[in-house]
Amino acid sequence: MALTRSLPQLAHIISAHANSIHDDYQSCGIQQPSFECGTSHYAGPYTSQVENSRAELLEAIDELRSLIVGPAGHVFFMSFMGPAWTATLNVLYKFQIPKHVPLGDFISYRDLGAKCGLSEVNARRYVRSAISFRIFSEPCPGRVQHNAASAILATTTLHDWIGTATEDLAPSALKVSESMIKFPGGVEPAESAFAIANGSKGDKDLFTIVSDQPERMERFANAMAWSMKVPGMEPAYTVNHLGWGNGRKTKSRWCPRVIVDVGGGTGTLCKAILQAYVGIEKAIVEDLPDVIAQGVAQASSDFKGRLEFHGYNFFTEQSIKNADVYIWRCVLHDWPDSYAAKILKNQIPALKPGARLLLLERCLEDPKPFGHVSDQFAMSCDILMHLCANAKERSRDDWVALFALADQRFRIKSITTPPHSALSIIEVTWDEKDEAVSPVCSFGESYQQCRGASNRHMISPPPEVRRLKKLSSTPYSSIEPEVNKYQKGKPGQDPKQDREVISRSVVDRARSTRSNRHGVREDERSGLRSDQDQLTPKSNS
Ligand SMILES: C[S@@+](CC[C@H](N)C(=O)[O-])C[C@H]1O[C@@H](n2cnc3c(N)ncnc32)[C@H](O)[C@@H]1O
Repeated sequence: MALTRSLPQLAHIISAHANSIHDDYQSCGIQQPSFECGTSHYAGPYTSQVENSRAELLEAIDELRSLIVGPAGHVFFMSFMGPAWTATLNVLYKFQIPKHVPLGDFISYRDLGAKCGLSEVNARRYVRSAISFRIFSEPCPGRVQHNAASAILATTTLHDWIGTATEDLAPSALKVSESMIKFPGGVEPAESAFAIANGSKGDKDLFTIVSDQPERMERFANAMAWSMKVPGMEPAYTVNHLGWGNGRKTKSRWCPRVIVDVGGGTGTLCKAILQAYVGIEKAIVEDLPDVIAQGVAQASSDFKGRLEFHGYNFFTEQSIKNADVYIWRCVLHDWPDSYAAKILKNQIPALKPGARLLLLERCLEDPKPFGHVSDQFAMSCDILMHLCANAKERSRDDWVALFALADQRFRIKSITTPPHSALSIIEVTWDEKDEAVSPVCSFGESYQQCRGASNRHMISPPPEVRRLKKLSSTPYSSIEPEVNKYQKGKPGQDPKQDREVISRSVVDRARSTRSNRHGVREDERSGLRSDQDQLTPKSNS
C-alpha cells in the first residue's frame, strides 16, 4: 500500500467526511463544535457514523498538513513549536491568566498583566502565542476575551492538567536519556526520568514524590480525572460496552452487586458506572488517602449511599473481600511488570471463586498504514508511562505475560476494544481450582487463532509459556530465569531433570530474597531486568 495519498484524494476524503459529519449533526440537532465562547464541551461518544468519519477526517487532515509543509518542515515545525507550546501553557498556568480574563467581557493587556503580575509586554506576548494555538481571542486590537478553550481553562480542572503537563511531565522529558544512561535497561519506577528530575537517587517513585506534596497530589489527581474527558477516553466509551444488565430492561443479564474501582482516583468512573447500571448496589472507590479525601470532598449525595470511598495502598493485601468485580482503569500501565504482578497478587486473598477483574487499559497494536493520529495518542501514552515510572502501555501479548507472571489462576476471558475507544476492556476471572498446567483461556481457543479477529480476542498463552509452566508448581515468575538459563545450556533435556534443577535453584533463591518498599523482591526485579525479552511470550506466527 502506498505510504502517501495524493492531494486530491485527501481533499476528497476531507470534504466527504466533513460534509457527512455536518449532515449528521444537523439531522440529530447537535450544534457543530465551535471555539465561540459559551459552547458546550462534549467529548463523545458520537454516533458510530460520526466516530468513523471523525477518525478518517483527522487522519486525512494530519496527512495533508504534513505533506504541505513537507518532510523537513514537518520535523522542523514539530520540534520548533514544542518548546513554545510548553512555555506558553506554563505561563498561562503559573500566572493563572485564564482566571484573570473576565467571562463575557474584554480586558486590555495592561490590566490583564497587572492582575496576573506580568508586564504588559509579556501578557501580550504569551496571550498572543496562546491565541495562535486557538486559546483566547483578540477581536479588536489590544483587547482580549475568552474563547471556548480559554473559558474551559478558566472554569475547570483542565487548568490542573496543563500544570501537570508543563511542570511535572515536560521537565522529565529532558531526563529520559539521562535515566537510560544512568540506569541502562531500567525497570525501576524510582529510576525513571520523572524520579531523576525530582531528585531521586533510585529511592523514590512518582507517587512517593507527589504524595509528599498535598497541592501537587491534588493537581495530579485532577489532571488524571481530566484525562478521562477527551474523545476516546470518556467513561461512556467503555462503560456502555461492559455487557452487564442495567437492572431495568434486560433483567436476565448478569449485573454485579458490589464493584471496587482500585486506584479509582476521585471516583469519576464509578459515578458513570452507577448511573449506567442501576442494579449495582455498591461501588467502592479505592485510592491513596489524600486522593480519597479529595474524592469525598467532590462527591455529591446523588448516589444515595451506593458510592463509597476507601483509602487503600495496593502494595498491601486487598481488604475489601468478595466483591463481584474489581476494576482497574489506567492503573497497571503506571507500573513495570514486577510491580504490576505484585499488585495483582495482593488482590488474591480477597477474591472469591469466579470473581472478575476488569481492566480498562490500552492494548498497543502494530502500526497501521493510515493510523497515525490514534497512534500519536497511544504512543505518547507509552512514552509518558516510561518517562514517569519506567512503566509501559502493553500489547495483548504483554497482558498475557503479566497475568501469567502474577498467578496462573487468573484467566483472561476476553479482550475487547469498543469502537473508537482508546481503552480496551480486559476481562479476567479468578479460578481458584487451579491445576498447575491449566491454560489461562477459558474458551479453549488458542491465542494464535484469535489474533486475526478485529475486535474480540479470546486469549490463551502461547504454547511455550504453557510448557514452561508444566515444569514446576512454583510460581512461574521465580523459575523463568532459571528455565531460560538452563534450557539455553542444555536444549531438549528431560523435563523431570529440568524440574529438579529448577526447584533447587528456587529454594536457593528464596533464601536470598529481599523486598523493597512495595514488597517487590530484589531477585524479581533483577530477573526482569536481564530477562525482560524472554518474559514476553511471542506468538508463533
Ligand atoms: C493514572 S491514575 C488513574 C486514576 C483512575 N483510575 C482514572 O482512570 O482516572 C492512577 C491512580 O493510581 C493511584 N495510586 C498510585 N499508587 C497507589 C497505591 N499504592 N495504592 C492505591 N492507589 C494508588 C493514584 O493515586 C491514581 O489515582
